[in-house]
Amino acid sequence: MLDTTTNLSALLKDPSLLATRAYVNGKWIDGADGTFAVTNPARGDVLAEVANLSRAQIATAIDAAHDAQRLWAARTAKERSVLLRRWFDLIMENQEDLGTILTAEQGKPLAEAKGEIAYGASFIEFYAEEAKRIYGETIPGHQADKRITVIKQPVGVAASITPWNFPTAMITRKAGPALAAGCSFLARPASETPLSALALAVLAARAGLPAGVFNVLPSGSSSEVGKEFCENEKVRKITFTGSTAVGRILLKQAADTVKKCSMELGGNAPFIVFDDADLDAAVEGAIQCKFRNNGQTCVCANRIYVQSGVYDAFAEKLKAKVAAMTVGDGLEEGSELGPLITEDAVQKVRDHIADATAKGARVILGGDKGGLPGTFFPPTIVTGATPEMAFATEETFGPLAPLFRFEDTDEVIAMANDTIFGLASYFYARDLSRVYKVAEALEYGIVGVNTGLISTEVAPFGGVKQSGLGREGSRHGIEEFLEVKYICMSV
Ligand SMILES: NC(=O)C1=CN([C@@H]2O[C@H](COP(=O)(O)OP(=O)(O)OC[C@H]3O[C@@H](n4cnc5c(N)ncnc54)[C@H](OP(=O)(O)O)[C@@H]3O)[C@@H](O)[C@H]2O)C=CC1
Ligand SMILES: O=C(O)[C@H](O)CS(=O)(=O)O
Repeated sequence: MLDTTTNLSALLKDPSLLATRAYVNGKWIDGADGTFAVTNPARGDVLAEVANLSRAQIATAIDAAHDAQRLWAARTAKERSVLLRRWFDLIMENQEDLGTILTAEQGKPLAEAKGEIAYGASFIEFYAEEAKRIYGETIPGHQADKRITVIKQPVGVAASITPWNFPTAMITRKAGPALAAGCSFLARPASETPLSALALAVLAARAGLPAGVFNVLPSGSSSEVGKEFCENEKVRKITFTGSTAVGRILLKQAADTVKKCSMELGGNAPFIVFDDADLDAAVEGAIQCKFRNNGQTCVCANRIYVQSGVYDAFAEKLKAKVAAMTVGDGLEEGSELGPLITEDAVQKVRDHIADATAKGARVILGGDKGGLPGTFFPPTIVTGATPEMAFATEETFGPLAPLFRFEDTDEVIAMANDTIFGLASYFYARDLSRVYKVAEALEYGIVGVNTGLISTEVAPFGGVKQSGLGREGSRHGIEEFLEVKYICMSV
C-alpha cells in the first residue's frame, strides 16, 4: 500500500475543483453546524473538512431553488440544452481530476473512477438532447366543440439524496433529466463522498447554470435533511438512490405532502450460468458484474447459480481469474480492487462468510483479511451455497461470490425470483427458446443476457418489487420530472 496521507490538492491539475463549502443559490457558504471530515478509505486520513449545513440552511436553499425554478422553466428548451451541454463538456475536460477526487473519497481504482465520470457525464449529455424533445399531444375532442391538448411541464423543485458508491453518476443521473425538464435541483450527497458533488457544482457555475438551479448541500446528518426535503411544501419531487430501508423512510415522510417520488433501492441480483453457456464469457461477465466497485453496487451479482454439468469447471475458471486480481490503493497504478467504504461494510462481508461456512459452504478463495490493512478485503468465492444462507436474501455489497448449484431451468427461475428485490438479473445461455423463457420469467427491472454490464444512459434503469419506483436514463427518465397537463378548450 502507498502513503498514509493524501495531499489531494497537489494531485489535481486544477485544485479549484476541490471545494469544501456548500453551493447554494450560486454562492459558496459555510455550514451553520461547522464541518464534518471526509476521509480516504484506502489510507484512513482526512482529505478535507466540509461545510455541515443545518436544517435551517437546507430550508433557505429550498426557498432559493423555488424562486430560481420559475425563471429556469421560462427559458427555452434550447437554452437549457446549450447550458447542459456546456456542463457536460466541462465535466469531460476535467475527467482526470474528477476521477482523482472520486477515488480519494470513495476508494475505487482511478481507471474505474474515470469511467464513472464519463458514465455520469453521459446523463448530462443525453438529457441536454432530450430537453428539446418534451412533446405533448392533441386528442380528438369528445364533443364537437371541444379541442383537447396535452402538455408536459416541470414538476418544480426536485430534491435528491444519493449514496457513496457512485458519488458522481448517481447525482448526474437525476440532475440531468431534472434540469432538462425545467426543474431546479437540490443535491444532498452521502457524507462519505461530498467532494465529487461539490466539484460538479464548481463546473455547473463555470457552465453558466443560473444561481439556484443546481445546489449541493453537504451535511453530517442525513435524517434531518431528509425530513426537510420531505416535509417542505416547496419541494415537489424526491429522488433517492440507496438502501430499501431508507427508501421506505423517505416514502413515509413524503406521503404527508404527497410528493412525486423516484426510488432506486437495494438489489439481490441473481447471475445464472446454464450448461449451454460460453463458460469463459460467463466467467468474464461474472467478474465484471460481481467485482465492479469491489461489489459495492446495487446491480452486482449477489447470488451466482451454476447448472450442475458446468459447476466445477466454472468454479475453477472463476477462482483462477479472481485470484489474479490486484487489491490496492485506488490511486496506485494497477489496483483493480480498492478498499470497502467502511469497517461496517467489511464486517457485513465477514458475517456473510461466517454464516455460510457455518451452514456448510466452503471457501475456495479469500475468506479473511490476511495481512490487508484498513478496510481492504480480498475477493472471496464460496461453493456449496444454499438458500438457507444469509447472502441468499441479504445484499452483501462487497467482494463475495457465492456459487449455488442447480439442475433445471424452472428450479433456478424459482430460486432467482425468491426475493423481495427486483433490480438487476443476469444469465448466460445460448439456446434461443431458453433465453426468451428465462428473460421473460425473471421478476426484475433489468435482465442482462450474456453480459454482466448493463449500465448505460440510453436504457431505463430501475427495479420492481422492493428495489424501487420509477426509471432513470433513457427517454423514460425525464418523465419522472414532468407533470402531464390536459387542456380542454371549448371553441
Ligand atoms: N439501488 C441503488 O442504486 C443503490 C442501492 N444501495 C443500497 O444501499 C445500501 C448501502 O448503501 P448505503 O449508502 O449505506 O445506503 P443508505 O441508504 O444508508 O444511504 C444512502 C443515502 O441516504 C442517506 N440517508 C441515510 N439515512 C437517511 C435518512 N433517514 N433520511 C435521509 N437520508 C438518509 C445517506 O446519507 P449518509 O450516508 O450521510 O448517512 C446516503 O446519502 C445497500 O443495501 C445497497 O444495496 C446503495 C447504493 C445504490
Ligand atoms: O448505485 C448503484 O449501484 C448504481 O445504480 C449502479 S450503476 O448504475 O452504476 O450500474
